Amino acid sequence: MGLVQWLKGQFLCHLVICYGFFVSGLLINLLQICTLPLWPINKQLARRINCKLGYSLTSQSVALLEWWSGTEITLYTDPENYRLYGKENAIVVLNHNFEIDFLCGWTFCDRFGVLGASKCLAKKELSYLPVIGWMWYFLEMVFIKRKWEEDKRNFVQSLQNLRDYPENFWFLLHCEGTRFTEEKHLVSMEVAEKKSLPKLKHHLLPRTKGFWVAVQNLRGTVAAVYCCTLNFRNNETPTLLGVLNGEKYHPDLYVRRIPLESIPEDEAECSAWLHKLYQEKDKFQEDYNQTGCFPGPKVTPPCRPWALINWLGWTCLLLYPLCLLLVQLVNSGSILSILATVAFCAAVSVCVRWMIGQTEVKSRDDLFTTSTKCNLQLKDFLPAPKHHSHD
Ligand SMILES: CC/C=C\C/C=C\C/C=C\C/C=C\C/C=C\C/C=C\CCC(=O)SCCNC(=O)CCNC(=O)[C@H](O)C(C)(C)COP(=O)(O)OP(=O)(O)OC[C@H]1O[C@@H](n2cnc3c(N)ncnc32)[C@H](O)[C@@H]1OP(=O)(O)O
Ligand SMILES: CCCCCCCCCCCCCCCC(=O)OC[C@@H](O)COP(=O)(O)O
Repeated sequence: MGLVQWLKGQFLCHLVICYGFFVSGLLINLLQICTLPLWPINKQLARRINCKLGYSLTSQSVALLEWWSGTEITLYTDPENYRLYGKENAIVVLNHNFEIDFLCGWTFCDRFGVLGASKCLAKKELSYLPVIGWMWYFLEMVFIKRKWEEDKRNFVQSLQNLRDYPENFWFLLHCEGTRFTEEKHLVSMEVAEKKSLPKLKHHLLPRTKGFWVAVQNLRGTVAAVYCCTLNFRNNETPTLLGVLNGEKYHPDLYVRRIPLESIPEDEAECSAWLHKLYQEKDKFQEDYNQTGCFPGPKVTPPCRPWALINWLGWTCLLLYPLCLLLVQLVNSGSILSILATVAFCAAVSVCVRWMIGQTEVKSRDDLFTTSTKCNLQLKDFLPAPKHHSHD
């Protein structure tokens, strides 16, 4: 292992990265709050400023993937469509199997200049994440509780708000609604059987309501659906902690552009259309597993320097006062101040570690507390873990 690779694995480096991300994030949140008085006066300007601020935070994680871990992304797509990416609004439909799928998504967004304005349909819990979740409020991210009756009003309103968004955006939708695990797959295929739908091997059965509502409400605003299938070479199982440790991954993304006009308006037809799309996606995953590549020509969209420049800028800006403080602390010899600084660093580290934990695939145990609308109980299939034995 080289010296640089060794350094990337060191806790001190992680602490510096986490400190930079967290403190710059809080400052960015503060600046976002300062834009509040601008919203009623000039909403479009407020939105544009928030896109830039959002970019300044989100791109730090992109820089981490591209420059720190050295991960190389590859795109498989039709060259005719390639030139449209980043120049139009799109709904992105992506499989949800990997802990860093969102990070790869952001990296593609950055390559096509839509990172600041990128949006997604996210579970409500993510809005409480410090820094990132708070930033998303100002970026008009759409949050849902995953209970349709409670969600529908806010969901439709949030989508309608995007109709006059001043920047090109990609709206990410994980139609599977949760990350793929073997256990969830089992439950999901039981639902497929009940609905007489073909079984999927690599995906959960898509939830169709959110997709239909998004398509209907964004007609005239969004030009196309990008059907995206992500996989990693050599059966890599990437994690955010791996990225932080400087591990290099090889994501491959297959993108098909589907004009929005070609998607049925009727809910039942649209549902059937989405199920068919997932059957096709499943076939692409299967072929990828056999051949190691997706169909079509491949291209590496050029890497832009802004994420790195922004990251280095924040790091220098925030490391300078930190170093000054440390020197003053050591000189002062005050045990209390030294302990307070150590406690602050530990708190930052724990907080970011907790945030990283939110990206991790749920363990088998957690599933026992996840409600599904399926009559089938996972407990019926698997021996219950010991601490659930009273259930
Ligand atoms: C060129 C490069 C291009 C692209 C680059 C790629 C990407 C970049 C793009 C953007 C990046 C931007 C940001 C990313 C950053 C971070 C965020 C990342 C991730 C967030 C992840 C999440 O939070 S995912 C969770 C939230 N999302 C969803 O849940 C969406 C899917 N769900 C739905 O759409 C649902 O329909 C709903 C939530 C809207 C409503 O759900 P509800 O359950 O209330 O109602 P439904 O009608 O859907 O459900 C009832 C029907 O479901 C059937 N059922 C029951 N059990 C199951 C089961 N286990 N599986 C499937 N179906 C089931 C049930 O039978 C009912 O069926 P009926 O037929 O009777 O209606
Ligand atoms: C430069 C330092 C970088 C440090 C980075 C910290 C980044 C934290 C980013 C948090 C982004 C969160 C996106 C997580 C996606 C996610 O959480 O998906 C899970 C859901 O689908 C399914 O949830 P569930 O059904 O409840 O299991």
